[in-house]
Amino acid sequence: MTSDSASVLDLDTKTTVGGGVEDAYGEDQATEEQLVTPWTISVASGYSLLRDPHHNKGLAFTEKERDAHYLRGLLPPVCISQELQEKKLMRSLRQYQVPLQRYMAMMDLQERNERLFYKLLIDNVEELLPVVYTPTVGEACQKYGCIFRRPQGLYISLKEKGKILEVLKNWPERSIQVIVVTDGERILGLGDLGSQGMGIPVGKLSLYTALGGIHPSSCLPVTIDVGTNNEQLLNDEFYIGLRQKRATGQEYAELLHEFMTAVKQNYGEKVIVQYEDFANHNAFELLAKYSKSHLVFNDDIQGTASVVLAGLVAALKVVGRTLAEHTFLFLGAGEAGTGIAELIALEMSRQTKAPIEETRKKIWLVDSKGLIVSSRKESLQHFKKPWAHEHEPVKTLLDAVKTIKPTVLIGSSGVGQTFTKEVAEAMPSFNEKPVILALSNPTSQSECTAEQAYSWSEGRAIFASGSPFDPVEYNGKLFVPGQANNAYIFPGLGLGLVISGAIRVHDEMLLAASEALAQQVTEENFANGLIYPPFTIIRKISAHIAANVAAKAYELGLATHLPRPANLVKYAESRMYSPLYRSYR
Ligand SMILES: NC(=O)C1=CN([C@@H]2O[C@H](COP(=O)(O)OP(=O)(O)OC[C@H]3O[C@@H](n4cnc5c(N)ncnc54)[C@H](OP(=O)(O)O)[C@@H]3O)[C@@H](O)[C@H]2O)C=CC1
Ligand SMILES: CC(=O)C(=O)O
Ligand SMILES: [Mg+2]
Repeated sequence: MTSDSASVLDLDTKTTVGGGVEDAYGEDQATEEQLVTPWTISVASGYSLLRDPHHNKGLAFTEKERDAHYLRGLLPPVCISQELQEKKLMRSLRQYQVPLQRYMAMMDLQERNERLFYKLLIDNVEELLPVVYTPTVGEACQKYGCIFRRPQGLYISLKEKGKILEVLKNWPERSIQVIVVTDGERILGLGDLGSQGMGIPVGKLSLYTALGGIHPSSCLPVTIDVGTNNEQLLNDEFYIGLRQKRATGQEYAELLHEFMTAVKQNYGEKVIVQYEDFANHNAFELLAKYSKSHLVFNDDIQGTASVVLAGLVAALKVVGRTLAEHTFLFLGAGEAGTGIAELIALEMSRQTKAPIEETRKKIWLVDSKGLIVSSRKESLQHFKKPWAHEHEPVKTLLDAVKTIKPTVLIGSSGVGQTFTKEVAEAMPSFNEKPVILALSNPTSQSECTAEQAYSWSEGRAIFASGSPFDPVEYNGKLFVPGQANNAYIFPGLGLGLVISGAIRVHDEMLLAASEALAQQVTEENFANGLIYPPFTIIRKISAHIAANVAAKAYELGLATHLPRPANLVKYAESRMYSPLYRSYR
Protein backbone atom coordinates (compact mmCIF):
# COMPACT_ATOMS: atom_id res chain seq x y z
CA MET A 1 0.00 0.00 0.00
CA THR A 2 1.56 3.32 -1.02
CA SER A 3 0.43 6.78 0.00
CA ASP A 4 -0.28 7.46 -3.71
CA SER A 5 -3.29 5.21 -3.56
CA ALA A 6 -4.43 6.33 -0.07
CA SER A 7 -6.96 9.12 -0.33
CA VAL A 8 -6.72 11.75 2.39
CA LEU A 9 -10.48 11.46 2.66
CA ASP A 10 -10.36 7.72 3.30
CA LEU A 11 -10.22 7.65 7.08
CA ASP A 12 -10.16 3.84 7.44
CA THR A 13 -7.17 2.85 9.52
CA LYS A 14 -4.68 0.51 7.84
CA THR A 15 -1.58 -1.24 9.02
CA THR A 16 1.63 0.45 7.97
CA VAL A 17 4.97 -0.98 6.91
CA GLY A 18 6.37 -0.39 10.38
CA GLY A 19 3.42 -2.21 11.99
CA GLY A 20 1.70 0.92 13.35
CA VAL A 21 -1.60 2.40 12.29
CA GLU A 22 -1.51 4.52 9.16
CA ASP A 23 -2.48 8.14 9.74
CA ALA A 24 -5.35 9.52 7.71
CA TYR A 25 -3.07 11.83 5.74
CA GLY A 26 -0.63 9.16 4.68
CA GLU A 27 2.32 11.08 6.03
CA ASP A 28 3.82 8.82 8.70
CA GLN A 29 4.22 5.87 6.37
CA ALA A 30 5.48 7.73 3.32
CA THR A 31 8.98 6.88 2.27
CA GLU A 32 11.55 9.56 1.43
CA GLU A 33 10.72 9.49 -2.30
CA GLN A 34 6.95 9.74 -1.85
CA LEU A 35 5.13 13.06 -1.86
CA VAL A 36 3.00 14.07 1.14
CA THR A 37 0.43 16.81 1.64
CA PRO A 38 1.08 19.33 4.46
CA TRP A 39 -2.48 19.37 5.85
CA THR A 40 -3.16 21.49 8.92
CA ILE A 41 -6.10 21.92 11.25
CA SER A 42 -7.61 25.37 10.94
CA VAL A 43 -9.57 25.79 14.20
CA ALA A 44 -7.24 26.58 17.08
CA SER A 45 -7.93 24.51 20.15
CA GLY A 46 -5.89 22.29 22.44
CA TYR A 47 -2.29 21.89 21.36
CA SER A 48 -2.72 23.98 18.21
CA LEU A 49 -4.05 26.85 20.32
CA LEU A 50 -0.84 26.84 22.35
CA ARG A 51 1.13 26.94 19.09
CA ASP A 52 -0.88 29.80 17.61
CA PRO A 53 0.91 33.06 18.48
CA HIS A 54 -2.19 35.19 17.84
CA HIS A 55 -4.24 33.40 20.49
CA ASN A 56 -1.78 31.69 22.79
CA LYS A 57 -1.71 32.99 26.37
CA GLY A 58 0.57 30.32 27.83
CA LEU A 59 0.19 29.97 31.57
CA ALA A 60 -2.37 32.79 31.58
CA PHE A 61 -5.16 30.56 30.23
CA THR A 62 -7.84 30.47 32.95
CA GLU A 63 -9.25 27.25 34.41
CA LYS A 64 -12.44 27.81 32.43
CA GLU A 65 -10.53 28.34 29.19
CA ARG A 66 -8.45 25.24 29.83
CA ASP A 67 -11.66 23.22 30.09
CA ALA A 68 -13.37 24.81 27.13
CA HIS A 69 -10.41 24.60 24.76
CA TYR A 70 -9.00 21.12 25.44
CA LEU A 71 -5.94 22.47 27.25
CA ARG A 72 -6.13 20.22 30.33
CA GLY A 73 -2.83 18.48 30.85
CA LEU A 74 -1.11 20.49 28.16
CA LEU A 75 -0.11 23.14 30.70
CA PRO A 76 1.25 22.86 34.23
CA PRO A 77 -1.45 23.52 36.90
CA VAL A 78 -0.59 27.14 37.72
CA CYS A 79 -2.59 30.01 36.18
CA ILE A 80 -0.79 33.36 36.20
CA SER A 81 -1.59 36.89 35.09
CA GLN A 82 -0.22 38.62 32.01
CA GLU A 83 1.55 41.04 34.37
CA LEU A 84 3.41 38.19 36.04
CA GLN A 85 4.34 36.73 32.66
CA GLU A 86 5.68 40.14 31.69
CA LYS A 87 7.71 40.46 34.90
CA LYS A 88 9.21 37.02 34.40
CA LEU A 89 10.14 37.67 30.77
CA MET A 90 11.67 41.07 31.48
CA ARG A 91 13.76 39.48 34.18
CA SER A 92 15.00 36.75 31.86
CA LEU A 93 15.64 39.22 28.99
CA ARG A 94 17.76 41.38 31.29
CA GLN A 95 19.94 38.39 32.04
CA TYR A 96 21.20 38.33 28.45
CA GLN A 97 24.27 40.50 28.16
CA VAL A 98 24.52 40.19 24.38
CA PRO A 99 22.02 42.45 22.54
CA LEU A 100 21.48 39.90 19.75
CA GLN A 101 20.39 37.31 22.33
CA ARG A 102 17.77 39.76 23.57
CA TYR A 103 16.67 40.33 19.98
CA MET A 104 16.30 36.60 19.41
CA ALA A 105 14.44 36.15 22.67
CA MET A 106 12.02 38.88 21.61
CA MET A 107 11.54 37.32 18.16
CA ASP A 108 10.86 33.96 19.82
CA LEU A 109 8.26 35.60 22.02
CA GLN A 110 6.60 37.24 19.01
CA GLU A 111 6.40 33.81 17.39
CA ARG A 112 5.01 32.23 20.55
CA ASN A 113 2.69 34.77 22.14
CA GLU A 114 2.03 37.92 20.14
CA ARG A 115 0.03 39.82 22.74
CA LEU A 116 2.66 39.26 25.40
CA PHE A 117 5.34 40.44 22.96
CA TYR A 118 3.45 43.70 22.40
CA LYS A 119 2.65 44.10 26.10
CA LEU A 120 6.38 43.96 26.83
CA LEU A 121 7.28 46.30 24.01
CA ILE A 122 4.63 48.89 24.91
CA ASP A 123 5.26 48.85 28.66
CA ASN A 124 9.08 48.87 28.34
CA VAL A 125 9.44 50.86 25.16
CA GLU A 126 12.62 52.77 26.02
CA GLU A 127 14.38 49.59 27.11
CA LEU A 128 13.19 47.39 24.25
CA LEU A 129 13.23 49.77 21.29
CA PRO A 130 17.03 49.38 20.95
CA VAL A 131 16.48 45.61 20.97
CA VAL A 132 13.81 45.17 18.29
CA TYR A 133 14.90 48.28 16.38
CA THR A 134 18.11 50.26 15.90
CA PRO A 135 20.87 49.45 16.76
CA THR A 136 20.32 45.70 17.38
CA VAL A 137 18.13 45.11 14.33
CA GLY A 138 21.16 46.13 12.24
CA GLU A 139 23.28 43.36 13.68
CA ALA A 140 20.35 40.96 13.34
CA CYS A 141 20.12 41.74 9.60
CA GLN A 142 23.86 41.23 9.18
CA LYS A 143 23.52 37.79 10.80
CA TYR A 144 19.99 37.01 9.58
CA GLY A 145 21.08 33.92 7.68
CA CYS A 146 22.47 32.36 10.86
CA ILE A 147 19.63 33.33 13.17
CA PHE A 148 16.78 32.66 10.70
CA ARG A 149 14.18 30.34 12.23
CA ARG A 150 10.81 31.05 10.74
CA PRO A 151 9.70 33.44 8.01
CA GLN A 152 8.24 36.61 9.52
CA GLY A 153 7.22 38.19 6.24
CA LEU A 154 6.92 37.59 2.51
CA TYR A 155 10.00 37.06 0.35
CA ILE A 156 9.35 38.07 -3.22
CA SER A 157 12.30 37.29 -5.43
CA LEU A 158 12.95 37.23 -9.16
CA LYS A 159 11.86 33.57 -8.99
CA GLU A 160 8.35 34.79 -8.23
CA LYS A 161 8.17 37.01 -11.32
CA GLY A 162 4.78 36.54 -13.01
CA LYS A 163 3.32 35.00 -9.82
CA ILE A 164 3.39 37.82 -7.29
CA LEU A 165 -0.39 37.99 -6.90
CA GLU A 166 -0.43 34.27 -6.03
CA VAL A 167 2.44 34.80 -3.60
CA LEU A 168 0.49 37.55 -1.81
CA LYS A 169 -2.37 35.09 -1.43
CA ASN A 170 -0.05 32.67 0.37
CA TRP A 171 0.17 35.09 3.28
CA PRO A 172 -2.28 33.86 5.94
CA GLU A 173 -3.89 37.23 6.66
CA ARG A 174 -6.35 38.75 4.22
CA SER A 175 -7.05 42.19 5.56
CA ILE A 176 -3.78 44.12 5.28
CA GLN A 177 -3.53 47.82 6.11
CA VAL A 178 0.23 48.45 6.11
CA ILE A 179 3.03 46.92 4.07
CA VAL A 180 6.64 47.82 4.80
CA VAL A 181 8.80 46.77 1.88
CA THR A 182 12.55 46.84 1.32
CA ASP A 183 14.82 45.53 -1.38
CA GLY A 184 17.64 45.36 1.16
CA GLU A 185 20.06 47.57 -0.76
CA ARG A 186 20.67 50.28 1.91
CA ILE A 187 19.96 48.71 5.28
CA LEU A 188 20.49 51.48 7.85
CA GLY A 189 24.07 52.63 7.28
CA LEU A 190 25.19 49.03 6.78
CA GLY A 191 24.84 48.85 3.02
CA ASP A 192 23.50 46.05 0.82
CA LEU A 193 22.25 43.13 2.91
CA GLY A 194 20.02 41.60 0.22
CA SER A 195 17.26 39.34 1.54
CA GLN A 196 18.65 39.66 5.05
CA GLY A 197 17.18 43.15 5.14
CA MET A 198 13.90 41.44 6.16
CA GLY A 199 14.69 42.36 9.77
CA ILE A 200 13.88 45.98 8.90
CA PRO A 201 10.27 45.58 7.66
CA VAL A 202 9.64 43.16 10.53
CA GLY A 203 11.03 45.64 13.08
CA LYS A 204 9.27 48.67 11.56
CA LEU A 205 5.93 46.86 11.55
CA SER A 206 6.28 45.78 15.16
CA LEU A 207 6.62 49.51 15.88
CA TYR A 208 3.51 50.23 13.80
CA THR A 209 1.67 48.03 16.28
CA ALA A 210 3.43 48.90 19.53
CA LEU A 211 3.81 52.65 18.94
CA GLY A 212 0.95 53.36 16.55
CA GLY A 213 -1.64 50.77 17.53
CA ILE A 214 -2.09 49.21 14.07
CA HIS A 215 -3.38 45.65 14.54
CA PRO A 216 -0.49 43.16 14.05
CA SER A 217 -2.47 40.92 11.71
CA SER A 218 -2.99 43.83 9.32
CA CYS A 219 0.75 44.40 8.95
CA LEU A 220 2.74 42.71 6.19
CA PRO A 221 6.57 42.78 6.02
CA VAL A 222 7.91 42.25 2.50
CA THR A 223 11.41 41.82 1.12
CA ILE A 224 11.94 42.09 -2.60
CA ASP A 225 14.97 40.04 -3.56
CA VAL A 226 16.62 40.97 -6.83
CA GLY A 227 20.02 39.67 -5.73
CA THR A 228 22.80 41.39 -3.80
CA ASN A 229 26.09 43.02 -4.69
CA ASN A 230 27.47 42.15 -1.27
CA GLU A 231 30.30 39.72 -2.06
CA GLN A 232 30.56 38.57 1.53
CA LEU A 233 26.92 37.47 1.50
CA LEU A 234 27.22 35.90 -1.95
CA ASN A 235 30.03 33.76 -0.55
CA ASP A 236 28.28 33.02 2.75
CA GLU A 237 26.95 29.46 2.85
CA PHE A 238 24.20 30.56 5.24
CA TYR A 239 22.97 33.45 3.08
CA ILE A 240 19.18 33.19 2.67
CA GLY A 241 18.70 35.21 -0.50
CA LEU A 242 19.16 34.84 -4.24
CA ARG A 243 22.80 34.12 -4.96
CA GLN A 244 23.27 36.53 -7.84
CA LYS A 245 24.21 40.14 -8.53
CA ARG A 246 21.39 42.66 -8.28
CA ALA A 247 19.04 42.93 -11.23
CA THR A 248 18.76 46.51 -12.44
CA GLY A 249 17.01 48.56 -15.13
CA GLN A 250 13.97 47.05 -16.79
CA GLU A 251 14.18 43.72 -14.95
CA TYR A 252 14.10 45.54 -11.59
CA ALA A 253 11.39 47.97 -12.67
CA GLU A 254 9.17 45.16 -13.96
CA LEU A 255 9.36 43.17 -10.72
CA LEU A 256 8.57 46.26 -8.66
CA HIS A 257 5.70 47.16 -10.98
CA GLU A 258 4.25 43.69 -10.76
CA PHE A 259 4.47 43.92 -6.96
CA MET A 260 2.79 47.33 -6.78
CA THR A 261 0.03 46.22 -9.16
CA ALA A 262 -0.58 42.99 -7.24
CA VAL A 263 -0.73 44.87 -3.94
CA LYS A 264 -3.49 47.14 -5.19
CA GLN A 265 -5.34 44.27 -6.81
CA ASN A 266 -5.20 42.12 -3.69
CA TYR A 267 -5.65 44.69 -0.91
CA GLY A 268 -7.30 47.64 -2.62
CA GLU A 269 -6.47 51.31 -2.78
CA LYS A 270 -6.15 52.02 0.93
CA VAL A 271 -3.25 49.79 1.86
CA ILE A 272 -0.20 51.84 2.91
CA VAL A 273 3.03 50.83 1.19
CA GLN A 274 6.01 52.13 3.13
CA TYR A 275 9.26 52.00 1.21
CA GLU A 276 12.14 51.36 3.55
CA ASP A 277 15.89 51.24 3.06
CA PHE A 278 15.98 51.21 -0.72
CA ALA A 279 19.14 52.71 -2.23
CA ASN A 280 18.62 56.28 -3.37
CA HIS A 281 19.01 55.47 -7.09
CA ASN A 282 15.70 53.59 -6.83
CA ALA A 283 13.99 55.24 -3.86
CA PHE A 284 13.24 58.66 -5.34
CA GLU A 285 12.01 57.17 -8.60
CA LEU A 286 9.73 54.61 -6.94
CA LEU A 287 8.22 57.30 -4.73
CA ALA A 288 7.65 59.69 -7.62
CA LYS A 289 6.18 56.96 -9.82
CA TYR A 290 3.82 55.28 -7.36
CA SER A 291 2.72 58.28 -5.30
CA LYS A 292 0.42 59.14 -8.21
CA SER A 293 -1.44 55.84 -8.14
CA HIS A 294 -0.90 54.29 -4.69
CA LEU A 295 -0.90 55.19 -1.00
CA VAL A 296 2.89 55.14 -0.76
CA PHE A 297 5.30 56.76 1.63
CA ASN A 298 9.10 56.64 1.82
CA ASP A 299 10.11 56.57 5.45
CA ASP A 300 13.76 57.47 4.83
CA ILE A 301 12.91 60.50 2.71
CA GLN A 302 9.60 61.66 4.18
CA GLY A 303 9.36 60.19 7.69
CA THR A 304 12.87 61.33 8.55
CA ALA A 305 12.12 64.80 7.20
CA SER A 306 9.04 65.06 9.35
CA VAL A 307 10.79 63.96 12.56
CA VAL A 308 13.79 66.23 12.04
CA LEU A 309 11.64 69.25 11.23
CA ALA A 310 9.71 68.60 14.46
CA GLY A 311 12.96 68.51 16.46
CA LEU A 312 14.17 71.72 14.84
CA VAL A 313 10.90 73.58 15.42
CA ALA A 314 11.04 72.46 19.06
CA ALA A 315 14.73 73.46 19.31
CA LEU A 316 13.89 77.02 18.24
CA LYS A 317 12.34 77.50 21.67
CA VAL A 318 15.79 76.91 23.16
CA VAL A 319 18.09 78.42 20.55
CA GLY A 320 15.84 81.29 19.48
CA ARG A 321 15.15 82.88 16.08
CA THR A 322 12.79 81.63 13.38
CA LEU A 323 13.47 78.68 11.10
CA ALA A 324 14.32 81.01 8.22
CA GLU A 325 16.89 82.83 10.36
CA HIS A 326 18.95 79.67 10.74
CA THR A 327 21.56 78.20 8.39
CA PHE A 328 21.64 74.46 7.85
CA LEU A 329 24.53 72.26 6.77
CA PHE A 330 24.13 68.55 6.04
CA LEU A 331 26.78 65.88 5.77
CA GLY A 332 25.10 63.42 3.40
CA ALA A 333 22.93 64.41 0.46
CA GLY A 334 20.94 61.25 -0.12
CA GLU A 335 17.41 60.24 0.83
CA ALA A 336 17.52 61.46 4.42
CA GLY A 337 19.59 64.60 3.76
CA THR A 338 17.72 65.96 0.75
CA GLY A 339 14.35 64.78 2.11
CA ILE A 340 14.86 66.73 5.33
CA ALA A 341 16.27 69.74 3.48
CA GLU A 342 13.23 69.92 1.22
CA LEU A 343 10.72 69.78 4.08
CA ILE A 344 12.62 72.48 6.01
CA ALA A 345 12.63 74.66 2.90
CA LEU A 346 8.90 74.03 2.42
CA GLU A 347 8.10 74.98 5.99
CA MET A 348 10.28 78.12 5.75
CA SER A 349 8.48 79.05 2.57
CA ARG A 350 5.12 78.51 4.27
CA GLN A 351 6.16 80.68 7.20
CA THR A 352 7.81 83.52 5.26
CA LYS A 353 5.78 83.35 2.03
CA ALA A 354 9.10 83.42 0.15
CA PRO A 355 9.32 81.06 -2.85
CA ILE A 356 10.90 77.68 -2.06
CA GLU A 357 13.75 78.43 -4.52
CA GLU A 358 14.72 81.24 -2.12
CA THR A 359 14.34 79.34 1.16
CA ARG A 360 16.47 76.49 -0.18
CA LYS A 361 19.39 78.92 -0.20
CA LYS A 362 19.55 78.73 3.59
CA ILE A 363 20.39 75.03 3.32
CA TRP A 364 23.71 73.52 2.24
CA LEU A 365 24.70 69.92 1.71
CA VAL A 366 28.02 68.09 1.57
CA ASP A 367 28.31 64.71 -0.15
CA SER A 368 31.27 62.38 -0.62
CA LYS A 369 32.79 64.86 -3.08
CA GLY A 370 32.45 67.97 -0.95
CA LEU A 371 30.04 70.90 -0.77
CA ILE A 372 27.28 70.78 -3.37
CA VAL A 373 27.82 73.91 -5.46
CA SER A 374 26.65 75.18 -8.84
CA SER A 375 29.88 74.26 -10.66
CA ARG A 376 29.08 70.59 -9.92
CA LYS A 377 25.48 70.81 -11.14
CA GLU A 378 25.85 68.93 -14.43
CA SER A 379 27.23 65.80 -12.77
CA LEU A 380 24.83 65.75 -9.81
CA GLN A 381 22.04 63.22 -9.27
CA HIS A 382 18.65 64.89 -9.83
CA PHE A 383 17.76 65.06 -6.12
CA LYS A 384 20.92 67.07 -5.37
CA LYS A 385 20.48 69.66 -8.12
CA PRO A 386 18.14 72.03 -6.18
CA TRP A 387 20.90 72.38 -3.56
CA ALA A 388 23.69 73.42 -5.94
CA HIS A 389 24.07 77.02 -4.77
CA GLU A 390 26.56 79.59 -6.01
CA HIS A 391 29.78 79.06 -4.08
CA GLU A 392 33.37 78.15 -4.75
CA PRO A 393 34.15 74.44 -4.38
CA VAL A 394 34.82 73.21 -0.83
CA LYS A 395 36.28 69.75 -0.33
CA THR A 396 35.90 68.87 3.35
CA LEU A 397 33.17 69.09 5.95
CA LEU A 398 35.43 71.06 8.26
CA ASP A 399 36.07 73.67 5.58
CA ALA A 400 32.37 73.78 4.77
CA VAL A 401 31.53 74.35 8.44
CA LYS A 402 34.10 77.16 8.66
CA THR A 403 32.86 78.79 5.45
CA ILE A 404 29.09 78.38 5.73
CA LYS A 405 28.99 78.86 9.52
CA PRO A 406 25.79 76.82 10.03
CA THR A 407 23.67 77.14 13.14
CA VAL A 408 22.43 73.58 12.59
CA LEU A 409 24.65 70.64 11.55
CA ILE A 410 22.94 67.44 10.45
CA GLY A 411 24.65 64.11 9.78
CA SER A 412 22.92 61.85 7.25
CA SER A 413 25.92 60.22 5.59
CA GLY A 414 25.72 56.69 6.97
CA VAL A 415 29.39 56.99 7.95
CA GLY A 416 30.44 56.90 11.59
CA GLN A 417 32.79 59.38 13.28
CA THR A 418 32.57 61.96 10.50
CA PHE A 419 31.77 64.77 12.96
CA THR A 420 35.35 65.04 14.15
CA LYS A 421 36.56 66.96 17.18
CA GLU A 422 37.53 69.89 14.92
CA VAL A 423 34.07 69.97 13.35
CA ALA A 424 32.28 69.77 16.70
CA GLU A 425 34.57 72.41 18.19
CA ALA A 426 34.03 74.76 15.26
CA MET A 427 30.22 74.80 15.75
CA PRO A 428 30.22 76.50 19.17
CA SER A 429 32.93 78.93 18.02
CA PHE A 430 30.22 80.90 16.19
CA ASN A 431 27.03 79.63 17.89
CA GLU A 432 25.88 80.10 21.46
CA LYS A 433 23.89 76.86 21.24
CA PRO A 434 24.73 74.85 18.13
CA VAL A 435 22.23 72.20 17.07
CA ILE A 436 24.01 68.96 16.14
CA LEU A 437 22.04 65.97 14.86
CA ALA A 438 23.88 62.72 14.15
CA LEU A 439 21.16 60.81 12.35
CA SER A 440 23.03 57.85 10.88
CA ASN A 441 22.18 54.37 12.12
CA PRO A 442 23.03 52.07 13.72
CA THR A 443 25.19 53.37 16.59
CA SER A 444 28.42 52.32 14.84
CA GLN A 445 27.58 54.70 11.96
CA SER A 446 26.59 57.67 14.11
CA GLU A 447 28.50 60.79 13.00
CA CYS A 448 29.58 61.26 16.62
CA THR A 449 28.56 59.98 20.02
CA ALA A 450 26.54 61.97 22.56
CA GLU A 451 29.55 62.19 24.80
CA GLN A 452 31.69 63.61 22.02
CA ALA A 453 29.01 66.16 21.06
CA TYR A 454 28.65 67.45 24.62
CA SER A 455 32.31 67.43 25.57
CA TRP A 456 33.65 68.88 22.29
CA SER A 457 31.05 71.66 22.42
CA GLU A 458 31.76 72.22 26.13
CA GLY A 459 28.19 71.31 26.99
CA ARG A 460 26.63 73.81 24.59
CA ALA A 461 25.30 71.51 21.85
CA ILE A 462 21.65 70.67 21.48
CA PHE A 463 22.21 67.09 20.41
CA ALA A 464 20.03 64.24 19.14
CA SER A 465 20.94 61.04 17.30
CA GLY A 466 19.28 58.40 15.13
CA SER A 467 20.23 55.56 17.47
CA PRO A 468 19.92 56.00 21.22
CA PHE A 469 22.74 57.11 23.51
CA ASP A 470 22.73 57.02 27.31
CA PRO A 471 22.66 60.30 29.24
CA VAL A 472 26.08 61.91 29.62
CA GLU A 473 27.52 63.70 32.63
CA TYR A 474 29.69 66.64 31.65
CA ASN A 475 31.16 69.14 34.09
CA GLY A 476 28.78 67.92 36.80
CA LYS A 477 25.67 68.38 34.64
CA LEU A 478 23.54 65.57 33.20
CA PHE A 479 22.77 65.84 29.47
CA VAL A 480 19.98 63.65 28.06
CA PRO A 481 20.32 63.12 24.29
CA GLY A 482 17.12 62.77 22.28
CA GLN A 483 16.54 60.22 19.55
CA ALA A 484 15.88 61.83 16.18
CA ASN A 485 14.39 58.79 14.53
CA ASN A 486 11.52 58.40 12.11
CA ALA A 487 9.99 55.92 14.60
CA TYR A 488 8.35 58.98 16.17
CA ILE A 489 6.47 59.70 12.97
CA PHE A 490 5.58 56.69 10.81
CA PRO A 491 3.39 54.82 13.34
CA GLY A 492 1.20 57.89 13.99
CA LEU A 493 1.21 58.93 10.36
CA GLY A 494 0.11 55.43 9.39
CA LEU A 495 -2.65 55.44 11.98
CA GLY A 496 -3.84 58.81 10.67
CA LEU A 497 -3.99 57.45 7.12
CA VAL A 498 -5.87 54.35 8.28
CA ILE A 499 -8.49 56.15 10.39
CA SER A 500 -9.23 58.71 7.71
CA GLY A 501 -9.17 56.15 4.89
CA ALA A 502 -6.73 58.42 3.05
CA ILE A 503 -5.87 57.40 -0.48
CA ARG A 504 -2.69 59.47 -0.99
CA VAL A 505 0.12 60.89 1.15
CA HIS A 506 0.59 64.62 0.72
CA ASP A 507 3.48 66.84 1.92
CA GLU A 508 0.97 68.79 3.99
CA MET A 509 0.37 65.61 6.00
CA LEU A 510 4.10 65.32 6.74
CA LEU A 511 4.03 68.90 8.00
CA ALA A 512 0.92 68.11 10.06
CA ALA A 513 2.67 65.09 11.60
CA SER A 514 5.74 67.16 12.34
CA GLU A 515 3.71 69.93 13.96
CA ALA A 516 1.90 67.44 16.22
CA LEU A 517 5.19 65.91 17.35
CA ALA A 518 6.82 69.29 18.08
CA GLN A 519 3.77 70.24 20.18
CA GLN A 520 4.37 67.28 22.47
CA VAL A 521 7.75 68.57 23.72
CA THR A 522 7.29 70.03 27.20
CA GLU A 523 9.18 72.65 29.22
CA GLU A 524 10.50 69.80 31.34
CA ASN A 525 11.90 68.10 28.22
CA PHE A 526 13.59 71.35 27.16
CA ALA A 527 15.07 71.75 30.64
CA ASN A 528 16.73 68.35 30.17
CA GLY A 529 18.15 69.44 26.81
CA LEU A 530 15.62 67.35 24.88
CA ILE A 531 14.02 68.42 21.62
CA TYR A 532 11.83 65.32 21.45
CA PRO A 533 9.33 64.00 23.98
CA PRO A 534 10.22 60.65 25.61
CA PHE A 535 9.22 57.41 23.88
CA THR A 536 7.41 56.42 27.08
CA ILE A 537 4.42 58.48 25.91
CA ILE A 538 4.67 57.47 22.27
CA ARG A 539 1.12 56.09 22.01
CA LYS A 540 -0.27 59.43 23.14
CA ILE A 541 2.07 61.17 20.69
CA SER A 542 0.98 58.82 17.89
CA ALA A 543 -2.69 59.53 18.59
CA HIS A 544 -2.00 63.27 18.25
CA ILE A 545 0.03 62.77 15.08
CA ALA A 546 -2.71 60.52 13.67
CA ALA A 547 -5.38 63.12 14.48
CA ASN A 548 -3.42 65.95 12.82
CA VAL A 549 -2.70 63.82 9.75
CA ALA A 550 -6.31 62.67 9.48
CA ALA A 551 -7.56 66.25 9.88
CA LYS A 552 -5.31 67.25 6.98
CA ALA A 553 -6.56 64.33 4.89
CA TYR A 554 -10.16 65.49 5.43
CA GLU A 555 -9.20 69.09 4.68
CA LEU A 556 -7.48 68.09 1.42
CA GLY A 557 -10.38 65.90 0.35
CA LEU A 558 -8.19 62.79 0.46
CA ALA A 559 -10.14 61.02 3.24
CA THR A 560 -12.70 58.37 2.40
CA HIS A 561 -13.99 57.45 5.87
CA LEU A 562 -17.02 59.67 6.19
CA PRO A 563 -18.40 61.37 8.15
CA ARG A 564 -15.31 62.84 9.80
CA PRO A 565 -15.23 61.93 13.52
CA ALA A 566 -15.68 65.05 15.66
CA ASN A 567 -12.82 64.31 18.07
CA LEU A 568 -10.01 62.81 16.02
CA VAL A 569 -7.60 62.31 18.95
CA LYS A 570 -10.19 60.28 20.86
CA TYR A 571 -11.11 58.41 17.71
CA ALA A 572 -7.46 57.57 17.00
CA GLU A 573 -7.00 56.33 20.58
CA SER A 574 -10.12 54.20 20.36
CA ARG A 575 -8.82 52.49 17.22
CA MET A 576 -5.46 51.49 18.72
CA TYR A 577 -4.63 47.84 19.27
CA SER A 578 -4.43 46.75 22.89
CA PRO A 579 -2.10 43.89 23.80
CA LEU A 580 -4.22 42.82 26.78
CA TYR A 581 -5.45 39.25 26.56
CA ARG A 582 -8.98 38.68 25.32
CA SER A 583 -11.25 36.25 27.20
CA TYR A 584 -12.26 33.15 25.27
CA ARG A 585 -15.76 31.74 25.49
N1 LIG B 1 17.55 58.80 12.15
C1 LIG B 1 16.69 58.42 11.23
O1 LIG B 1 15.47 58.39 11.44
C2 LIG B 1 17.19 58.01 9.90
C3 LIG B 1 18.50 57.79 9.69
N2 LIG B 1 18.95 57.42 8.44
C4 LIG B 1 20.36 57.14 8.31
O2 LIG B 1 20.96 58.07 7.46
C5 LIG B 1 22.03 57.46 6.77
C6 LIG B 1 21.94 57.80 5.31
O3 LIG B 1 20.76 57.29 4.76
P1 LIG B 1 20.30 57.74 3.30
O4 LIG B 1 20.21 59.20 3.20
O5 LIG B 1 19.10 56.96 2.97
O6 LIG B 1 21.52 57.21 2.45
P2 LIG B 1 21.96 57.62 1.00
O7 LIG B 1 22.83 56.55 0.52
O8 LIG B 1 20.78 58.01 0.20
O9 LIG B 1 22.84 58.95 1.22
C7 LIG B 1 24.09 58.97 1.82
C8 LIG B 1 24.75 60.28 1.51
O10 LIG B 1 25.92 60.38 2.30
C9 LIG B 1 27.00 60.75 1.46
N3 LIG B 1 28.23 60.22 2.00
C10 LIG B 1 28.62 58.95 2.13
N4 LIG B 1 29.83 58.88 2.69
C11 LIG B 1 30.23 60.14 2.89
C12 LIG B 1 31.39 60.73 3.43
N5 LIG B 1 32.39 59.99 3.89
N6 LIG B 1 31.46 62.07 3.48
C13 LIG B 1 30.45 62.83 3.03
N7 LIG B 1 29.32 62.33 2.53
C14 LIG B 1 29.21 61.00 2.46
C15 LIG B 1 26.67 60.16 0.11
O11 LIG B 1 27.42 60.86 -0.85
P3 LIG B 1 27.39 60.51 -2.43
O12 LIG B 1 26.03 60.92 -2.86
O13 LIG B 1 28.47 61.38 -2.97
O14 LIG B 1 27.64 59.06 -2.53
C16 LIG B 1 25.17 60.43 0.06
O15 LIG B 1 24.92 61.74 -0.38
C17 LIG B 1 21.96 55.98 7.10
O16 LIG B 1 22.91 55.68 8.09
C18 LIG B 1 20.60 55.79 7.69
O17 LIG B 1 20.58 54.80 8.68
C19 LIG B 1 18.12 57.30 7.37
C20 LIG B 1 16.78 57.50 7.54
C21 LIG B 1 16.20 57.81 8.83
C1 LIG C 1 15.71 54.83 10.88
C2 LIG C 1 15.79 54.47 9.48
O1 LIG C 1 14.78 54.37 8.82
C3 LIG C 1 17.06 54.22 8.88
O2 LIG C 1 18.09 54.39 9.54
O3 LIG C 1 17.08 53.83 7.71
MG1 LIG D 1 15.09 53.34 7.00
